[in-house]
Amino acid sequence: MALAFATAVSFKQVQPVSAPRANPRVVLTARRPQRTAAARRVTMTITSSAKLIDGKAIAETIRQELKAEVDELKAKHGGKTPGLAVVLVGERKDSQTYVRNKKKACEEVGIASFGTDLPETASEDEVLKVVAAYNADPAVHGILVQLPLPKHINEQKVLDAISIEKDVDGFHPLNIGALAMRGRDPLFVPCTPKGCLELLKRSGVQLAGKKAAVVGRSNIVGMPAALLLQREDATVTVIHSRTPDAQKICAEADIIIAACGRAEMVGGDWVKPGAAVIDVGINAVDDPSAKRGYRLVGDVDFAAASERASHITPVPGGVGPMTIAMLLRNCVDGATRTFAAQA
Ligand SMILES: Nc1nc2c(c(=O)[nH]1)N[C@@H](CN(C=O)c1ccc(C(=O)N[C@@H](CCC(=O)O)C(=O)O)cc1)CN2
Repeated sequence: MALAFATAVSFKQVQPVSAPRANPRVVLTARRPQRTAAARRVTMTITSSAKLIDGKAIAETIRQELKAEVDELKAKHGGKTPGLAVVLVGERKDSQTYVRNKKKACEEVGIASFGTDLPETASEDEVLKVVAAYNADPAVHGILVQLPLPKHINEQKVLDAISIEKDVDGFHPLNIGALAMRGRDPLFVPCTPKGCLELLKRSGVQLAGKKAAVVGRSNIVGMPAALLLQREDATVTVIHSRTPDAQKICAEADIIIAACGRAEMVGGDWVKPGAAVIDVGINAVDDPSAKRGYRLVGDVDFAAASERASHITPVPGGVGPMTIAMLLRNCVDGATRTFAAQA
């Protein structure tokens, strides 16, 4: 239960899913103000039963699995190597970091990486030409255009131009369309929602027959996450900015995927006791005490939600690292299909 007032510093134990249960991680929660004399007399320790889903550790395990798979693939196909091409347009620092991390991760698992960096002023035609060249390049099995693109470029037009056989982001309308259909399988599933489902499955969370709430309906996360949960036989409600009673709907869900892009919008009282909570948000909030002057928080109030959840992802170190691990997974899957067709 969430406590209105807790005196002194409280500790809660959050057990990492990927680490032995005997060694719980102790997390120090923030000191809350004492508002009344009565509150001061109440000394309680908040003990959480939530297991921490350690996305960083799970992503690391997946990279090791992929490295072994890539080695095997190369041995089987005469040294042929999976290849990923990443297109970056503009100078956004966060995008540059993500692209750098994607190339580093490729290197770690043995995927060849290719890249084209274009200036902020690049035209839509220039970007389309780069995509066309990678579509035609047999050494490339996956193409990713880092988003967001500068405003003058039609993002959907660029994503539509990627060959569906190389669409490792899974954003092409044909891949999304197949994801939405019963009896059809997309060639690729978008990486972040795929990572959310992988975290739930690897943490032993049951999906079939459960109620799920997805907060947010973006093309990149919310919408495909809802489709994926539905494919696993969960009953899914998508909550968006015009949804009445969002909190009530969420509080009835066994699984919550929060991807609304609003810092800590999903409060503790949005979480049904025992629910699994996956937090996709990455929001920077000012924090003069932090080295960078800010800290990252998710779309979920982690401290409050972890008092009620059965499983919860942290930010950072939850879904984020899985986005890149699933990109590598998709790239290896694409290359495997191509090599098999060529054999
Ligand atoms: N073409 C695409 N563009 C974008 C995607 C995508 O999947 N495809 N997703 C995001 C950005 N993204 C990958 O591209 C990404 C975001 C965050 C992380 C991550 O590991 N985050 C860390 C925190 C990082 C920090 O300290 O700032 C974490 O959550 O632990 C990886 C990849 C938008 N664009």
